[in-house]
Amino acid sequence: MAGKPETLYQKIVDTHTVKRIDDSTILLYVDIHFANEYTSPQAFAGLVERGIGVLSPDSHLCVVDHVIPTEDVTPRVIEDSASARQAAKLGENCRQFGIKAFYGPNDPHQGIEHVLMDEQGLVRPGMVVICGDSHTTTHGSLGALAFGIGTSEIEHILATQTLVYRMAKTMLIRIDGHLPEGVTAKDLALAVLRKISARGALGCVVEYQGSVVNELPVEGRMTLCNLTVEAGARGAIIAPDEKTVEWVTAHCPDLKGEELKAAQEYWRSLKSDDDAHFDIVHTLDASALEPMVTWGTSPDQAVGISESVPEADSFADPDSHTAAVRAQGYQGLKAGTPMEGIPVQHVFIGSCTNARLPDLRAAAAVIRGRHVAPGVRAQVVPGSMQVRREAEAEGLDRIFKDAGFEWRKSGCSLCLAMNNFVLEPGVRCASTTNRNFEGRQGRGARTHLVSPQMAAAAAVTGHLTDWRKLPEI
Ligand SMILES: CC(C)[C@H](C(=O)O)[C@@H](O)C(=O)O
Ligand code: SF4
Repeated sequence: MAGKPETLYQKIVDTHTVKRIDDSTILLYVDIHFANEYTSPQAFAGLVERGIGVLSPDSHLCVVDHVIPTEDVTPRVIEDSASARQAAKLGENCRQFGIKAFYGPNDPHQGIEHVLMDEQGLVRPGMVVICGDSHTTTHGSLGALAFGIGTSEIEHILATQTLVYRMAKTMLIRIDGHLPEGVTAKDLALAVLRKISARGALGCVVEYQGSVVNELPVEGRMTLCNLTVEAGARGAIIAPDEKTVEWVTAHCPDLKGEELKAAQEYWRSLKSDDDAHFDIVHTLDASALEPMVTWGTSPDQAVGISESVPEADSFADPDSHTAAVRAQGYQGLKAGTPMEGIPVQHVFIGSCTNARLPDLRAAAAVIRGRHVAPGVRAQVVPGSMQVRREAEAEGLDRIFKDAGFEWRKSGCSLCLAMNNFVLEPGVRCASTTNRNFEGRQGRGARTHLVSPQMAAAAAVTGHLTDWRKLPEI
């Protein structure tokens, strides 16, 4: 007799359950864990204190990404002493505990953790993938169960390769229709956040299904799963299809012959059963979407570019009303102001949300033959050094530099302004990142989340604008 229908999430949990602890808690086996210099030091310190080692050193990868400056200089030097110590400490910890995969500031593999994990073929469908960073949800795009954890849990994984895991609720978000021309995965993600809110997926692992999800390129699915954590999700997952199988295969040259065939067969088998139960279901038709832009200080405070800053009174929920008033004050925007035409002084193309090769290609296609507007400073920070090299091989760096953009090295950079570059108070930035919180890009700085194409268009016009309406050149 066939078993009870299950979601893909439940199936991955089942194959990774080492032990049941109680009705809702299990010991979960972790296939791969990666760490950055910012959230891992106390975890390693905990191991030292307890005199224990790392159980499976080859199941971890460590990289310096959050605090590293991204100026285009060689060698890269971290001048800030606290940041330099964090970076050096990560290297020391890797050496001490036998972790061979350490990518320091000048390693050719350096990059933002969520970009390089996939590009190096370390994430495969059906895996459990963990990192001490909330945007680990990104990797669910490849059909893995991937989520962020706290420092004490990192210590547990280093020591045991397992995690004490409380089961999540399940949510299905089905996106029907077709994305209109020029509307991207980023716009879709912001539209989902607007619909379900920044708390809308709290405690849930979200599975995306539907025609629009099927049509998205793999990197677009990464963008969508990356932003799903901004709804409070404990994971975002998309069942592997032929695009996924092809993408992962291309990034896993170590898999060959029979082993590859068996892996691919397994990947293709990973999907929710047709009649699987989800605790919550949302549906959205994407056919009428337009490029999106955030107006506030939470990623769900987003509207279409043809819309205006909403009236606070349009939010019935008292918390959302209060948040809107506060956000408009911080952002220096009055309700009723059209989004199109709001001037920007900075443009940032980067982050684990939108700095992969297709993102840079899309931005470059908008910029080609145009120039950054007077009074605007524009930067491109590729998601990894490999993305940077690939972009250079295609001449994208020339397009950006000729247009007046800074072409930088890889890191989180202005996504959270933890290195040596922050925006001044009052500076308004069109940014391809995932968080527009107060002070995220510098105290008093104002962030508008957009797609790479929208960021490129803002750079050349000097204001927020619908990139589809730029005059032909
Ligand atoms: C520094 C880290 C804890 C944080 C996260 O978990 O997401 C960061 O990457 C971010 O994007 O805010
Ligand atoms: S790029 Fe931004 S969102 Fe991604 S890990 Fe770095 S700081 Fe976090």
